[in-house]
Amino acid sequence: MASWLYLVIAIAVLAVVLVVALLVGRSRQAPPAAPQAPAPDVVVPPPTDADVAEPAVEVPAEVPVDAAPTLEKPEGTASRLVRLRQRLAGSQSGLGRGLLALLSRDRLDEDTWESIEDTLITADVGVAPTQELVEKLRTRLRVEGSAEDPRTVLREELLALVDAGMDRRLQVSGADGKPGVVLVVGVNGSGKTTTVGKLSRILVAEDRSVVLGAADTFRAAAVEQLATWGERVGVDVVRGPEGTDPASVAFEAVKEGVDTGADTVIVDTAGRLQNKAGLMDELGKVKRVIEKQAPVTEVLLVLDATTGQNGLIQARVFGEVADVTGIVLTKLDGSAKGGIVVQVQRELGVPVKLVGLGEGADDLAPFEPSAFVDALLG
Ligand SMILES: Nc1nc2c(ncn2[C@@H]2O[C@H](COP(=O)(O)OP(=O)(O)OP(=O)(O)O)[C@@H](O)[C@H]2O)c(=O)[nH]1
Repeated sequence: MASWLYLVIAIAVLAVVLVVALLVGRSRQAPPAAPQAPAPDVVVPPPTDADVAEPAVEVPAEVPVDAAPTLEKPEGTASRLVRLRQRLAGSQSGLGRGLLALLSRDRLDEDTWESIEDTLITADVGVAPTQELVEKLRTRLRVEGSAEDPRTVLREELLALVDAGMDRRLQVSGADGKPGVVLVVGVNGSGKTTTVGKLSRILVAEDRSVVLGAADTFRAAAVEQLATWGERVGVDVVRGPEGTDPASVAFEAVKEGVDTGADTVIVDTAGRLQNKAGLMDELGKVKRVIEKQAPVTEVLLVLDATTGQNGLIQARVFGEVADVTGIVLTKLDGSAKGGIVVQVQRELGVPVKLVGLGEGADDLAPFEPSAFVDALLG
């Protein structure tokens, strides 16, 4: 009897275990799978009716036909000259007025002549040119009650000092169907890149086609700066990655100028004045490489007029390593020391061809000796 009882209990336990096991197994199974779409290649929500009517990726209803940026129109030469002559007079007239006040004294004694010398030297005219000028003024105005008008005499002598006879035309045209090539050199910070940009605007205003070469590859910002100048007036800027060999950028720029039949290629260079030999190597290489494509027609040295004697030392070094054919004096608006024009021309034996008179895009003007002297005299 007991054994029957044990058997019945055992069967009952087994049945309970089986039922429990069945229930647990079911609950562990995944819930019934929802019908799945095949995995999409790109994760985008499946289209709905609304999506069909209005696409998920927004497409502009109308693509503008002319998406090109609006180009600036650089200021023409005539209005630029009028505006900048006034600015020159504003910054430089102190020198002439000071000299005229001294020369108009009743008696031109030694003290007065000394003051005249001091005034000229303070304005960076340089010692030798100052002595020459004073000598000439003394001769012409020595006679008491001289019939000559001090203003007329001073104007003539200043004009002679600035050397009105020098050829100041920019050589921006090439020969045999090739572009003119302008190489722009000078120490960093002198206003080189700005001058390249401003010069391109002068040429664009004269309807010339221009290519710029951003060969100042040591300073990424200089390349960017030039690219912006180019974009503003629709001028192509040839550039390479930071640290590229400047000569290769210069080569490519001139090549593009030749291939596209441009009128002028302007090449910005790096102005590292680490030592004379290094600079000579760098600029020499740039020039040699360019001349495989087309001759360099102009080498412009950019000098900051506010740097005085320091600027002159730089000018001397660049004059020795590059065949400078013209000088650009920048920042004349920020200096009353316009006499530097005289000194730097003497130092290098080449004319000042352009002057920078402000930070505005069109604040660069051809240097005109008579306008300059008139500005000095106020
Ligand atoms: N007031 C005034 N500022 C100028 C003139 N020319 C250039 N500058 C300013 O001088 C600063 C230096 O000019 P950059 O053109 O960058 O000088 P840079 O020689 O190319 O120097 P890197 O690009 O470092 O080689 C800028 O702030 C210019 O706006 C000028 O004629 N007058």
